Amino acid sequence: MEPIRIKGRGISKGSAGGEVLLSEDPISFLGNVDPQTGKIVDPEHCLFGKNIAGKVLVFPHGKGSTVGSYVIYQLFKNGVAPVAMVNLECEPIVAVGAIISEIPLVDGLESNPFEMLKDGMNVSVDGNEGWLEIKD
Ligand SMILES: C/C(=C\C(=O)O)CCOP(=O)(O)O
Repeated sequence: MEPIRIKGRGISKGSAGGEVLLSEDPISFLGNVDPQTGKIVDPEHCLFGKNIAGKVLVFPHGKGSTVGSYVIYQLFKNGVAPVAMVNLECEPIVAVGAIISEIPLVDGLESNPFEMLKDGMNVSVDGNEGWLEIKD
């Protein structure tokens, strides 16, 4: 299959590829995620028990404490950060976390990623030019 490229807005530079993990729920990195392991630890969250480490994490937007930026950085320092992130609409807490952790992040894709993507799909994210590419 030819890769399908969807344009968006680059928020955090860099490029990376990997398996999609979709979260219909917003993410509060402080409280929802264990910074030591990358596991979602909030039983109320739709990804409870799953691990965001090494995934292309797709979620609507961040929420909660400004400390969330530093939790993203902790994830990065601990080697358990997502390889890339995609938001419907990014907000400053996740943007800062992604930028200081050098995690590529795009938002505002021309097609709704929740309609196009499924868990486990292989995609690439480019935060320099602002796009997501579906490989299969
Ligand atoms: C910097 C803060 C707490 C700390 O040092 O642990 C305050 C964070 O305030 P939020 O209203 O949660 O953003």
